[in-house]
Amino acid sequence: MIKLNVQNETTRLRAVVLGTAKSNGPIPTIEEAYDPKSLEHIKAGTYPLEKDMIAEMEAFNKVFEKYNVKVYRPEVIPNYNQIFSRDIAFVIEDKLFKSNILPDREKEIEAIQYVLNEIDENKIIKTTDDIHFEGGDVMLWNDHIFVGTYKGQDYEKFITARTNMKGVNFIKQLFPNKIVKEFDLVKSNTIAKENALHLDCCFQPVGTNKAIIHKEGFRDINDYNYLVNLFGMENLFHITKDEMYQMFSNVFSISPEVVVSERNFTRLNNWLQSQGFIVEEIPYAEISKQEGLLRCSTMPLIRD
Ligand SMILES: NC(=O)NCCC[C@H](N)C(=O)O
Repeated sequence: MIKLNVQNETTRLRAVVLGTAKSNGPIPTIEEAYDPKSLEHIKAGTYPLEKDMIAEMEAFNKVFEKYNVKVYRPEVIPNYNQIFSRDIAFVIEDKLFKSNILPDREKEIEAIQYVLNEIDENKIIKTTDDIHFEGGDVMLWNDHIFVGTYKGQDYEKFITARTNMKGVNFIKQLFPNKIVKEFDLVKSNTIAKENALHLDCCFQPVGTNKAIIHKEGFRDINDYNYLVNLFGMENLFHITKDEMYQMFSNVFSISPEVVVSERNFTRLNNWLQSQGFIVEEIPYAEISKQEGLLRCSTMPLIRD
């Protein structure tokens, strides 16, 4: 049996699901795209090749091997995108939540059924279809649960809005002892630099008291100010629109000291090193063309 335990974003990782790029399927059509960055690359003829993405995920897997992390991979569903395991389910404390994900992605969960079979079924939470959430929007931070959402009346128009207020409230009522803080994020179906697809696309804590943040990713300045007050301005690494687009906030922590990052994120990697972090640099630029990066590709099951 797998004894789930996740309390925050950075405690030493012991077990994780890492997505797969195998049998990713043909290049999607413009109509099939469900994020603006993939759309841009489909139109430009620069959509990433499966072989390059497999190599990038293998480099990520190697880092997990180096740190003795137990890695589960999804079974391969032929011609189906299974890279971003983060969104299909997520663990809060000792419970695994099955996401009510975008319908285009709903088969992905079937491929980790063999992992779910190893978990006490009383610890697996499902809910009704009107309650939306994806793991990229959910972050644990000690006494807090941060949840990305979109509060606009036009929620239904955005294929990029994946977590609704019903989703936030569902989590809230299950964790009365936590501070569940929602963040209203900017959304665009067509312009990737104007789209914070999930909370982890514009914000993420690292270490024990620091975080990476894109101020303009928040629709409400009060939400941004909440994080400034919580972390302290001196502990925040601010990223530009272009850096958000490159997915600088979507690095991944193996421990409070070790961060896996993209090898071209020079400004971020230098800052992390200057703050005392060990930075494991890997290539991940091809996968980033699908508007997801390292955190998006993982679903932690156990952190110490
Ligand atoms: N947590 C994340 O931000 N996941 C990235 C998902 C990217 C994928 N192209 C999607 O639109 O669902």
